[in-house]
Amino acid sequence: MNTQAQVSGLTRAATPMGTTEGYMPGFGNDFETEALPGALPQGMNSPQKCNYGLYGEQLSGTAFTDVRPERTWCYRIRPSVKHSHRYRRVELPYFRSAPDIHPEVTSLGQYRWDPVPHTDAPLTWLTGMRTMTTAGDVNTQVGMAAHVYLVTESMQDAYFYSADSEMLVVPQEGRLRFATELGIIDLEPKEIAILPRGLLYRVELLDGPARGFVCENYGQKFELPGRGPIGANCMANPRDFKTPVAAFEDREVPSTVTVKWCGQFHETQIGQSPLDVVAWHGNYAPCKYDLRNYCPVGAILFDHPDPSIFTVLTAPSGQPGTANIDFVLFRERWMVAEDTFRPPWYHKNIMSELMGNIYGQYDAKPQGFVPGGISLHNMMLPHGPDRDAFEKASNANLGPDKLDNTMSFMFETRFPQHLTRFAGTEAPLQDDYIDCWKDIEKKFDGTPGKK
Ligand SMILES: O=C(O)Cc1cc(O)ccc1O
Ligand SMILES: [Fe+2]
Repeated sequence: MNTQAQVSGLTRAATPMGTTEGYMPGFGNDFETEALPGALPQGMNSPQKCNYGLYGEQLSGTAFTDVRPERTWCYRIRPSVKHSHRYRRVELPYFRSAPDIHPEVTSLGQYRWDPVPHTDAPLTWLTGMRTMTTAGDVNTQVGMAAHVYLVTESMQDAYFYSADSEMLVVPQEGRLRFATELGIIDLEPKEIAILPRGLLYRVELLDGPARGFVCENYGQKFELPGRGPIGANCMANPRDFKTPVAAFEDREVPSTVTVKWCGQFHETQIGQSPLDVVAWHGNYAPCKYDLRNYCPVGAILFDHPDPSIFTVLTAPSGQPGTANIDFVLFRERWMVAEDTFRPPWYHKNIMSELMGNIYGQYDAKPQGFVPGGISLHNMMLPHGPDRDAFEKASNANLGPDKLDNTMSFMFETRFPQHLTRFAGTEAPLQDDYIDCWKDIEKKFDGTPGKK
């Protein structure tokens, strides 16, 4: 039997038998967890008095009237409304929200960046957030932002939550700990985390410097995609998502809470750690997922399917079949299709595709799209394999071939993505990116036959 443990100063609940230490399996399950025995009321949510003198507090992630409500009941040492200062506006100039459109920056184009470099500057999760693109409008809760984070130090007695968004975190380098109100998530490359809107946390650096990508989802939450004809198995399986068990600390120290709200940042002071939720139950909670568990399904005879077969998570928009965001994973897999041009085809897409490389080489761009790097192929702008990838793939002797040591992803949104000023003028933009297509040859000479 796993027992209660101390992690980063927090007392963590014992983990249910047979599950990964510190986490409970399942996607969107109704979980219950307590770090002290009997802290969770049974059979009701609001007893006249809670055990241990805890306060009950509900965190609602959906409207009260939603047909499938997502909410969590927290039993905490103090209600989170207790704070001693009015909210005060603070500036985080690199952490942007949509709409963020600048006349001196042109978003129309095919773009690629080298990894945003680490510097000597001490950076936390908040000060190290570098927004690359924004789409939609944070005020109407549609669209998204894509960020790169650079973290060199832990948040000290400092906490954050985003009222604007759910955050999908995709590490590329280093290890982070998200000490959240609902428990602790440790995260490293090849894993992702989902931090729901309104959930408060501090981010600690476990192994640094850390760099990664964030998709900030202003809209409806990420869910597992409808599987259609693929059926019940493969892709991302619900049991592989891990939600932390309850963990709390009872620490009375002056602390800062920063809130992202309608694209603005506001701070308030409190006299204690807000990570004081001793027990909770509900279906609105953070989770993590190991991308190595993603089971890709693909072409097993001929042709190249749409990349939607690699969807890990999808955040719906109001229009069925058209996502606010799809999170798509291009990982190790066998390529077996016969008489087929196997890499992505040349194409234009109504959706806007921001890609990041976690490690290895991406088949359509063996050079130039490096780990930590980003590319953007915006709404209806043509793109596809570079010249060398085309030549190689169209002349290869085809047999079963393993695409090994490769992991890239795509944040794909129905909205155009606008470059921030940072992305357009400060980040390491590759000015010569479009040259990767310039030597594509004309092969047509009017005579039939494969060329
Ligand atoms: O552009 C890209 O590299 C992403 C992508 C991959 C693929 O296999 C099919 C379509 C697509 O947009
Ligand atoms: Fe594409």
